[in-house]
Amino acid sequence: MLVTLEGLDGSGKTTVWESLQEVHPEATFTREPTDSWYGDAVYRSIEDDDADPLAELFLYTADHADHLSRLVEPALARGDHVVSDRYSDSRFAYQGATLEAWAERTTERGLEDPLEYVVDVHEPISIEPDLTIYLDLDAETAAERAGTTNKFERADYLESVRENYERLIERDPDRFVRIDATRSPEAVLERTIDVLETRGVDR
Ligand SMILES: Nc1ncnc2c1ncn2[C@@H]1O[C@H](COP(=O)(O)OP(=O)(O)O)[C@@H](O)[C@H]1O
Ligand SMILES: Cc1cn([C@H]2C[C@H](O)[C@@H](COP(=O)(O)OP(=O)(O)O)O2)c(=O)[nH]c1=O
Repeated sequence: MLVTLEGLDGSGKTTVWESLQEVHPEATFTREPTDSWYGDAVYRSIEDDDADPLAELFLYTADHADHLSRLVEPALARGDHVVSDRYSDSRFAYQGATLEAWAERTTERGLEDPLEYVVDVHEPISIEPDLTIYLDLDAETAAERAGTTNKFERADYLESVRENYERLIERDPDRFVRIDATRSPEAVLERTIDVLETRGVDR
């Protein structure tokens, strides 16, 4: 089973992901961006305020393709549960938002719905998660917690990312489980463990 953790920067994904490793030592834990050289290229792009949004989408997608073949597919083939801190929905929500502004500047190129475009790029090549835990947090609190250290962590940008996550939840309500990320880290972890148990990932 493939489980993904999603939410804004600062929503507490990594905190939950780290604690879950003690609860589920048998599972395979992974994340995007990955620690491969593709992931390194992604982090270079994150630090570059002038990075081309389209180039950035395909850097993230290259990292995802490598992640799938190198780690996710083999782990699922072994019968492991895989828990990923961020996955394709991050691209749909974040690059969907970044490409909105790009599409407004370049109307002659005809990118009408960036989120749908990014979904379409993934559909024939990726593996859809069985379950996605969405840590729901308002953009202001997310930006405060994240410390606004890079271009993705500004509250106004995170607000549009949050709207995109809402669109994704609306189109796929059975896959997503929303958890209130304003609660304490212990409460968020307990709720996540309960949801995993309900979906067949037992302790
Ligand atoms: N439930 C929570 N309530 C308050 N602060 C939290 C909570 N979960 C995480 N934090 C804090 O918020 C910051 C970002 O958490 P982190 O797990 O790195 O988020 P993310 O991986 O989603 O960016 C860290 O300083 C962390 O200690
Ligand atoms: C995986 C992924 C991350 N991102 C962004 C979200 C983060 O701002 C940044 C780095 O991700 P990450 O290291 O997970 O940051 P955090 O732990 O603060 O959530 O990359 C995308 O824009 N698209 C993607 O596909």
